[in-house]
Amino acid sequence: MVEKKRILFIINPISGGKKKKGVEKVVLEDLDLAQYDPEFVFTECVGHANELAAKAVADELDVVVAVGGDGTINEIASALNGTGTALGVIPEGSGNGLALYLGIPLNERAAVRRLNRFEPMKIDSGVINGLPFFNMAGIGFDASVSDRFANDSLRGPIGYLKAVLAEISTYKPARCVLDIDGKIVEREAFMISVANSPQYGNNAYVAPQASVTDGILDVCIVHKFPLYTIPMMVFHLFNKTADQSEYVEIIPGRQIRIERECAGAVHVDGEPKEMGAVLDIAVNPGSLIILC
Ligand SMILES: Nc1ncnc2c1ncn2[C@@H]1O[C@H](COP(=O)(O)OP(=O)(O)OP(=O)(O)O)[C@@H](O)[C@H]1O
Repeated sequence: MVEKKRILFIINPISGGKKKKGVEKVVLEDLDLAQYDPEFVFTECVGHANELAAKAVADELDVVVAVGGDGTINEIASALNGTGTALGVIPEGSGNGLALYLGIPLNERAAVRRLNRFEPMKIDSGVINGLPFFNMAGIGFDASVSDRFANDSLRGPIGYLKAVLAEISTYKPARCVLDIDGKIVEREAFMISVANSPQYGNNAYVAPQASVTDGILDVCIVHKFPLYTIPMMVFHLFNKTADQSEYVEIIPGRQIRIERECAGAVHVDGEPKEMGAVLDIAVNPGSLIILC
């Protein structure tokens, strides 16, 4: 008899502002129980998903499923990165950037059924000052938005919109020196996103040509732009044409250093962190196994 695969569902009860009480029932109804032996656990605080996933790796589980958004994926994938345990995703976040890009269904049942195919692939990850990221990391406007969003009780896309609108009128661009694989550029940037996947979430494509399987990160520098161009910037973002905007510059790289004027906010897969003035970023090709 073939041994069943051990699969752990780690459920973030607050992500995406949605209740998750019914997840276990849906999984038990739609998961192929001839193939998988499922276990379930709810996270209790920030960082708990990472601890649970590290234990699952030590116990040699086959799959750990993130039931949450990009922040939950980050905590779990950080523990799975470079191991033989695969990541699964049931997208239950506010932005769901990585899941949308990989074509993982937003519908809970469809996402569970997708796991039944068991089609593992390897994707790249990035690392910024020692912290892994799988979707995107960045500084400037988007890091300030992440910080505001994390401290607001309103989640989901409306929560993001509220944070963007609150930040946009007061945010000031900052000077940075970038070293991208030895090429030095100095810029006054509204924001700099280092993209593994092309989109933030909610189908907002900041780096339309980025790929999680090319062994490259796309450094997307958004220059200062006049406020009247916001509708056009938003159009580019959702039309996958940000690279055609005169205010956007995208430089691919593997080893990146960003020196800013002072320490401050950084977002790592949408989660706000404080880091020093110098940011060292690199890509780890094919480091994470994911089912999608
Ligand atoms: N039980 C919990 N209570 C409070 N926060 C939690 C709990 N479990 C996890 N978290 C934190 O919730 C935060 C948000 O999770 P996540 O990023 O998955 O959702 P989101 O922000 O709504 O979605 P997205 O990242 O796709 O926009 C993460 O920082 C995570 O550490």
